[in-house]
Amino acid sequence: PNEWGYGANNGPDTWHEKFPIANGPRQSPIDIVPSEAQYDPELRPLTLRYDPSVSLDIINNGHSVQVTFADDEDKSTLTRGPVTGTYRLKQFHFHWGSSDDKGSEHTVDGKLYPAELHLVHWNTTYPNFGEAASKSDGLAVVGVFLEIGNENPQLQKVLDALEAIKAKATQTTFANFDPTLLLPSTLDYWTYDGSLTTPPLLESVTWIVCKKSISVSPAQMEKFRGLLFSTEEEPECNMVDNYRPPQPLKDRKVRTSSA
Ligand SMILES: COc1ccc2c(ccc[n+]2C(=O)c2ccc(S(N)(=O)=O)cc2)c1
Ligand SMILES: [Zn+2]
Repeated sequence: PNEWGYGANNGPDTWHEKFPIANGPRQSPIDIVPSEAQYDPELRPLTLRYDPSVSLDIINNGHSVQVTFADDEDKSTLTRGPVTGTYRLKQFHFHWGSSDDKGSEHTVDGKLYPAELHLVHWNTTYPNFGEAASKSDGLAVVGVFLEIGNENPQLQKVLDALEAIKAKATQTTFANFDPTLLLPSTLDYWTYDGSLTTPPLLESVTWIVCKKSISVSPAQMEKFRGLLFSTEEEPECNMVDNYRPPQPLKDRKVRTSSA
């Protein structure tokens, strides 16, 4: 069937056909305009506590490269920040471009970054991820921009695993990985109510986009681009430009944690 993707015939402009929420009131990503973000003194510091012992495996799911975590205990959590309660880390993944001038989903004053990291958490008020994904306060995703600079040694651990998962629907074990080391030095953030940026585009995400970026070298960007959208049986199709462009802000405000 016509599985969604990022190509000319199945890309973001076609998603509304099967997922009409694509034109909904709180879609993601958005263009963040820092001068219009409202400082909210009630926003608390973002508290991310990750335990490397719950990292499980790394997967090429045909849309991105994803590292999944065991989420049956409160071992890797997001608390405070704009959320109430405890959210558990389920997975992280990336979006990137075919060249260094594009690739991020969120933009800042229209600026695109070469890649964007998403750390996906679900609200433990609900029994599991799938249930939480359909609730307005069910998910919290931390977005981190990658900017061209020095080689990033923690990121290199992820990139070294990519040779084993070049094709869609391949995976390999990925133990003892600490995503804390992928985070920027300070966790000042913008936050707004949004959605998943891929189908099913559910409007259940509290977005927390870090103001500071992390570095990635040009050679490291090339490693992401060596992945394939295609399975081992199909003609090779490089996994690049797997990002949705910014969506209308509509009736939303972006708040900031720091003045
Ligand atoms: C309830 O059915 C679902 C729910 C979620 C699904 C999904 C299929 C793909 C990705 N997801 C995701 O979990 C997902 C999709 C997008 C993102 S994103 N890019 O961080 O907004 C995070 C997570 C199906
Ligand atoms: Zn994402």
